[in-house]
Amino acid sequence: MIELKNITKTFTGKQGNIHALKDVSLSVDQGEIFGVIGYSGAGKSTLIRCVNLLEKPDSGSVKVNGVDLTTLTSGKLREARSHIGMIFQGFNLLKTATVYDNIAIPLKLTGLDKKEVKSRVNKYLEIVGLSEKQNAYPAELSGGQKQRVAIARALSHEPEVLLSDEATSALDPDTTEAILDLLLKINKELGITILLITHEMNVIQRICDCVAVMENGEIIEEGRTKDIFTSPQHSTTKRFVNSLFSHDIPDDLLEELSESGQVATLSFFGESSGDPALALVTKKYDIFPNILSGNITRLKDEAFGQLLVHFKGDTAEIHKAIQFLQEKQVHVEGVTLNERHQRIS
Ligand SMILES: Nc1ncnc2c1ncn2[C@@H]1O[C@H](COP(=O)(O)OP(=O)(O)OP(=O)(O)O)[C@@H](O)[C@H]1O
Repeated sequence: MIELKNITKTFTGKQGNIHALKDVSLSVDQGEIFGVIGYSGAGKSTLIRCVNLLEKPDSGSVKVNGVDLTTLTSGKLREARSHIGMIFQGFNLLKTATVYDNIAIPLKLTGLDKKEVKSRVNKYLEIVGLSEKQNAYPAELSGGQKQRVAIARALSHEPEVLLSDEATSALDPDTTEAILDLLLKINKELGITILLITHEMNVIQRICDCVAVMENGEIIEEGRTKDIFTSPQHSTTKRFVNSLFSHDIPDDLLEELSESGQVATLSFFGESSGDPALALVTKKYDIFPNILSGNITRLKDEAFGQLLVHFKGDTAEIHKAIQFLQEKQVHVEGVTLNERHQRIS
């Protein structure tokens, strides 16, 4: 649905050239929610703004639904953009217009008749749960309500793609949850493909099917969210994952436990796959697993659990037990002093 190929973008400032995007390629399938995460200055905003050509890349192609936007005349580009909605951290509402008019005015500008405008405003205000606020002004709304208006405005153009530029970054945690639920509903019920940028890993965890991690204008890692969470490779990706699930164990304790066995992080999906596998291990092998810490959460709509376990026993037995767990679809990462998250294979 969205295909960026070899995108580069350089800004020239007082300090010299800033290479905001260096040969970035990205592919988002129809119906997916795809998240791009990175720290400040990584190039996320520049990237998402390239998708609807708010920012024109220096080179590379930007295909949305098979059409390369970089080759279009301004008239055709305007038409193509109408299929791409966008929401922003700062909502971008007209302060002097009511909620109704914030949605209606851009619709009227596209040439829709009054009746159709009214029907769309009502439809999308209902979808975002804000019908009763249609006569309010933005100043009378909470941040979450303002973002709902912005979402209704974007949806009213009936786009195939919704771009979200840090849409929840200015919101408190509860409001963030509610807006993320709304994005999930829009994706599921209206079939809209969503590309979002964020610096918050919980946004990726809650709603994204796929994730790309950006640093210094490049994508340093990407994949299915569950694979990135279970086996992050790059140190920056590990920092993002650890910002949600940290099983920190002091170095001296890790050293002490490593003398009598192996410390490992076990990751598993599904409500109960981890526990029975671990129970079976104690029956089958001559080892003693001791759970040091654990948590369970959801990755989108799937349960995701992690346990930090000390396997006490003979090295060969531990190795066999770990192989057994891996056969049971439990992902195992060894935790050692040298490389605290080295994969055991
Ligand atoms: N219009 C511009 N002129 C000059 N430099 C720019 C411009 N826009 C972005 N940059 C620079 O490009 C780099 C990437 O910026 P970008 O805003 O894309 O990053 P980001 O990951 O979205 O960061 P943040 O989360 O802080 O918004 C930064 O070094 C930024 O200063």
